[in-house]
Amino acid sequence: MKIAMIGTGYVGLVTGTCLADSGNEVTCVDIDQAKIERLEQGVIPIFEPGLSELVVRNAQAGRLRFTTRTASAVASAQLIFLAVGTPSAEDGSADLKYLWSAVESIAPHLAPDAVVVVKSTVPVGTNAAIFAKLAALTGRVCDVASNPEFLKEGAAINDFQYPDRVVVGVRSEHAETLLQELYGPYLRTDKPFLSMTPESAELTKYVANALLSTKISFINEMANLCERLKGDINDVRRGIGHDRRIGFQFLFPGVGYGGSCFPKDVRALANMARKVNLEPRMLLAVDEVNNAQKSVLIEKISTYFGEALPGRTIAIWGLAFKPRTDDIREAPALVLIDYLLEQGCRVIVHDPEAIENVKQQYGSRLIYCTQPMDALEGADALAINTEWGEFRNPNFDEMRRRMKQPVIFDGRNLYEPEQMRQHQFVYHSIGRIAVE
Ligand SMILES: NC(=O)c1ccc[n+]([C@@H]2O[C@H](COP(=O)([O-])OP(=O)(O)OC[C@H]3O[C@@H](n4cnc5c(N)ncnc54)[C@H](O)[C@@H]3O)[C@@H](O)[C@H]2O)c1
Ligand SMILES: O=c1ccn([C@@H]2O[C@H](COP(=O)(O)OP(=O)(O)O[C@H]3O[C@H](CO)[C@@H](O)[C@H](O)[C@H]3O)[C@@H](O)[C@H]2O)c(=O)[nH]1
Repeated sequence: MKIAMIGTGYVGLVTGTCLADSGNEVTCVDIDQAKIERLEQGVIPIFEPGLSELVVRNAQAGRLRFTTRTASAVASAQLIFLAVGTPSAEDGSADLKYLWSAVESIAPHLAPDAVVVVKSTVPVGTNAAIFAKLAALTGRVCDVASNPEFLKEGAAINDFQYPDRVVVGVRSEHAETLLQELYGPYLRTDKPFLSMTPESAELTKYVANALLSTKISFINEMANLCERLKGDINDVRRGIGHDRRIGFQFLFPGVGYGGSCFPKDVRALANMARKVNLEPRMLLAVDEVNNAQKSVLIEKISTYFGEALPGRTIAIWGLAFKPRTDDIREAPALVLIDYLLEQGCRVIVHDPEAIENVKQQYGSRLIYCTQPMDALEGADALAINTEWGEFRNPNFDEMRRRMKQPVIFDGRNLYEPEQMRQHQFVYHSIGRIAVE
């Protein structure tokens, strides 16, 4: 099939590349000229495991192209995906300015039987509004379908190629047939293709993210409770997870959820509820618990150092909002960095992939290290924000040698308290008794 992907970010690039890899002819469009030029040279603008090889292979095979020219890409396409960003506006609602500008740019070039597929996460009613807008702009009926995306950064290719389900919101048989054909190669086992109204599809995306966020805020609150009642959240987590009604997924406590999806989607769903006079009590609590959890290491560090915090050297391992990505959107590490800088600390940071993005935001206010051990040189404490694999089994003797004081604040529970006692570290983690 001939496909135009409007928006070549995390979702557009992964989706476009994977669809090219299953034999389609895909043109990825973006308004960011520099991004397109780099992609044309085989330089991938984001870190996503496995993506680079897949882009190069499909580009070389001639199935994957990159352009800033919307007209030619859209005119020859049967399916036009909209994968532009839908960030949070001031009031928490989804800001649709990129989406509307994309809709306007494709309208004059749509082929008569083309289907516009909304991949971006959009509030309920947006598909219907796009349908109306395209009718007004073109003077005819244009097919519009919702097809929310459920991939996770850091595991995006696998998630796209082996989805748990594909959800589409359609009003025509033509759109349903095309999308079923497109996703056929990914649904060869027992995974369902779920067809519903656009409104239900739009809601499905928000409800999925809201429930996953709820699990995280719930376990974080329970972790804080464990800490005060002298329990261990890891034992409790295992104790509940073996109950198959509960399970283990998305119940890891930490420094709160970040990224470009959970925070904004919980807020956007709450905003949708308020617009129809429903007080979103659960959603507001989930967001509030998460905002507080992002300060959990701040509380521990400020309690430990007290008035002696200003002027201390604090090392940070992990800046990305999760491992296996360079994405720092709404990353909990940034909240900690802002606090430490405000307190007059010297902050040394390390992340395997996100340093460049952090540098763009903080410049010379931080010290950047490409090696985790180098970041510990002379540090009064280490704070861990992201559970990168390489942090799991470090050389504790070398860590102690490099640090001024052997103190760790672990926001991802990477180590066992007993192990840290043996290595003679002061060790504070989430929802477990501290080693002092
Ligand atoms: N990031 C994820 O893991 C993820 C997963 C599922 C769904 N989503 C949703 O997918 C959408 C895209 O998210 P993202 O993280 O890929 O965003 P992103 O910011 O990484 O990428 C968006 C891209 O769209 C481009 N763009 C903006 N306006 C354009 C226009 N008029 N024409 C062409 N290109 C344009 C931007 O330059 C940018 O490159 C959002 O609605 C998001 O909620 C994201
Ligand atoms: O047990 C857990 C699981 C995750 N997180 C945090 O939650 C955030 C989000 O993680 P994850 O869901 O793995 O990454 P995303 O790429 O944000 O993916 C989410 O958001 C996407 C965008 O909507 C959806 O497509 C995915 O299905 C959904 O998982 C990160 O900060 C994680 O550290 C925890 O704190 N504890």
